[in-house]
Amino acid sequence: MSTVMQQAAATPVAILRLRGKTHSRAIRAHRLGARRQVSCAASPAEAIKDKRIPVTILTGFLGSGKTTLLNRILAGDHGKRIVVIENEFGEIDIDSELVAFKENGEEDIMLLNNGCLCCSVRGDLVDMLGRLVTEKKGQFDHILIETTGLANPAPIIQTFYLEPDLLDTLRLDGVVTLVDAKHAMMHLDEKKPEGVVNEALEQVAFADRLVLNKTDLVNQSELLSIENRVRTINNLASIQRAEKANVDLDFVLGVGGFDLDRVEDVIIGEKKEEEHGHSHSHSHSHGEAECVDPECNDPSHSHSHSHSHSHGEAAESEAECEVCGEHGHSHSHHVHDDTVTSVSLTMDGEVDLDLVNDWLGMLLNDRWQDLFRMKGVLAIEGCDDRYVFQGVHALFEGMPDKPWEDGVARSSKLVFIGKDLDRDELEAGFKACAVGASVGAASQ
Ligand SMILES: Nc1nc2c(ncn2[C@@H]2O[C@H](COP(=O)(O)OP(=O)(O)OP(=O)(O)O)[C@@H](O)[C@H]2O)c(=O)[nH]1
Repeated sequence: MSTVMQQAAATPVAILRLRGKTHSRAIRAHRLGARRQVSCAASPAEAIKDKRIPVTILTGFLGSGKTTLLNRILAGDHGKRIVVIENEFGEIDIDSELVAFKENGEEDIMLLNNGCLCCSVRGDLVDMLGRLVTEKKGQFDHILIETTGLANPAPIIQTFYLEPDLLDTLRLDGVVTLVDAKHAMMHLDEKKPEGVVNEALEQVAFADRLVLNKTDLVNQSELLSIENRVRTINNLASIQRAEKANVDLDFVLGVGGFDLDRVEDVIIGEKKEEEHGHSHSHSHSHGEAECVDPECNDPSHSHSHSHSHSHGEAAESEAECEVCGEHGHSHSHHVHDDTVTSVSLTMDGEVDLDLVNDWLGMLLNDRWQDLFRMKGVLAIEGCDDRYVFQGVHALFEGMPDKPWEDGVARSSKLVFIGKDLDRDELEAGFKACAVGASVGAASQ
C-alpha cells in the first residue's frame, strides 16, 4: 500500500520512498529523521488494495454553502454510512464536554466546538478519529469533516499524514472546497498582514474538488471571472458549478485520494495552451476571449486590467499585448494577490529516483512553507509500475500505482500549487532528474 514520507515541519527533508511498506512502519522509520535511500519494490496488488476508510474534508469560506452541501449529503441517496465531524467554532459551549453525539438515521454527527480544527483542537480531532475507529468500527464507511469557514485546511490535511495509528485505518479521500461565487473574489483578494494566512486562498489552493456555489447570485461574466481566478490558484482541482450546493455526490465523496486523470488532464490542457502560444488568466474575464473591452463598465470587473500573460515560444513574434499595449512576450499586471498559483510539468522518458530525491529534498528544505501541494506521476528507471505521489508542504504520500502499459511511452508529470512558484526553476530542476542527467544538474 502507500508509503508515507514525512518530516517535522521545522526541518523538512524530502524523502521519496518507493517501498511497499505499511504506512505506520514507513512513518516510524522516517521519524528517525535519517535521509535514506529509496528503492522501487512493491507488488501491484499490495499497492492498489486500499481498504482504509475514506475521509473527506469539507471546507470553504464563511457562508459559502458547506452546511447546505452537508445537508444534501446527509439526505442523499449514496448508500454510504457517513460519520460527520463538524467544527462549529465557539458556537456551542458544552463546558468540559468536547464532543456531542447526535444520532441521525444512518449518520452520526459529532461536534468539535471549543476551538478551530486547524489550530487549537487538532489534537481533539485526532482523539475523536481514534475513538471512532476503535469504538465504532464496522458501523460506518465514510467520514466527513466540515471545517469552520476560517480554517486553514493544511494542518487538518496533515493530520492524515502525521498520525501513524490513524493512517492504518483512515485515508484522506479528498478536500472539497466550497467557493461563494458572489463573494469569493473579495476574500481571495484580501491583503493580509505579513505572515498571516489568507484562509480563503489556502482553501482553494488545497482543494481536490471545487464547488463554485451560489451561481444564481452572479451573472455569466462574473462567474467566468471567479472561475478563472480559482483556476489560476489551483489548476489541479476539478470544478463544478452549483446552486444551493447541488453537485453530484460522487463528485464530493468519490475523489479517490489521488486523482490521476485530473493530473493528466491539467498537463494536457496546459500543453495545448503552450502550443497555442498564448495563455491568459484574467480577473476581468470574458471566457476564452482576451480582455479587450475598454468600454466594459460592469462594476464586478477589475478595470485595472488585471491579468497575467504567459506567452509561449510561438508568441514571440506578437508585437504587443492587446490589453495594455506593452511590447515583449513576457509580462504581467496584477491587482490582486495572485502569488498562489499552479505549475504543471511533464517530461518524456524516465527519471532517476536518486536525482528526484535530491531535487525534492533541496526544494522542500528551502520552500516547504510555500509549496502547498504537489502531485505527480513518475516513470522511474527500472520500475515496472507508475509511481504516484502527493504532498502537502513537507509531507509526502506515494505508492506504486499500476504497471506501465505495453506500447505506452513513459513520461513523468508533476503539478505544484503554492506561493511564488518559479516555473523555470522548477522545470530546470525536474529536467535535471531525467535519466542520464548529471547529479550537478539536478541541484540547479
Ligand atoms: N442564493 C443562494 N444562497 C445559498 C446558496 N447556497 C447556500 N445558500 C445560503 O447561504 C447561506 C450560508 O450557507 P451555509 O450552507 O450555512 O454556509 P456555510 O459555509 O456552512 O456557512 P458558515 O457555517 O458560516 O461557514 C444560507 O442562508 C444558505 O441557504 C446558493 O447557491 N444560492
